[in-house]
Amino acid sequence: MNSIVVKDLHKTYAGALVPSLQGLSFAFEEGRMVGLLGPNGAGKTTTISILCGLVKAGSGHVQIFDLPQDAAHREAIKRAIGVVPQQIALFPQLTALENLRYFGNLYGFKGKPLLQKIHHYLELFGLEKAASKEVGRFSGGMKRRANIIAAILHSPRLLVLDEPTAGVDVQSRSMILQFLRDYNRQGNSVLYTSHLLEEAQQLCEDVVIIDEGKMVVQGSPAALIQQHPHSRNLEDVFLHYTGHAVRD
Ligand SMILES: Nc1ncnc2c1ncn2[C@@H]1O[C@H](COP(=O)(O)OP(=O)(O)OP(=O)(O)O)[C@@H](O)[C@H]1O
Repeated sequence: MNSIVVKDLHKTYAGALVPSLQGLSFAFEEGRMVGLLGPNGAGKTTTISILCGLVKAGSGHVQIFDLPQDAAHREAIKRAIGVVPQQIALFPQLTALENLRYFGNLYGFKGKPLLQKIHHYLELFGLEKAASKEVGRFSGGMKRRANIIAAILHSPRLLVLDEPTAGVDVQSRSMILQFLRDYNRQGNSVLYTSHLLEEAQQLCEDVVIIDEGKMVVQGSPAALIQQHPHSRNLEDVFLHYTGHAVRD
């Protein structure tokens, strides 16, 4: 079975006094919908960035499906992953269509097939009418939805999203979650971070809770709740493992 593996990752950013990751390990099988959860500063974004090749680990390794981590497979790994960063990664002065054409071109798609794909997703995400509008004039929810389209035009087998539903309106959130469910049902793997534990409990087959750069616990929300008789939900489980102290 193909897996996504994060093994003994260590990372200390240049100039930082404390490590961001301290031997973080977890793994999940292809086709799973997984939530990467943790308090502020736990290392979620750092982990995702290393997994996607955007940040270099100090030590440890990641494995994406059966693809060897070498220069010969760099392109294949890049094509296997779609990344939706926390910050909107679109050009505000370009229209949605221009932005998406640009991102499609980066993956070698062009012409009519690319346009068809873009229009399919614009419609799916309720953005068809805004195709010719500058992204800088989009609402927050519209930007989030367009940001996701930019990451899926090349049909990645693994979709990684950093807080895709943070601060979005209810309708956008519902649309994004429905898309993630459908994309996962098509056999794709989804790894997403969130601070919204109720959402993660409903969406994810598996959650990985990390804290201070280490894995704390992994399992299905239902199993984790059952293991802790005093926990009514995933939030209780989360607080059990990460404590009640506020993180800044
Ligand atoms: N570029 C950087 N340079 C120095 N330190 C960094 C950098 N990026 C992150 N850190 C530090 O690494 C630790 C982990 O940060 P990271 O963003 O990975 O956590 P997170 O779990 O995603 O947090 P949040 O939930 O707040 O987004 C934090 O202490 C953060 O301050």
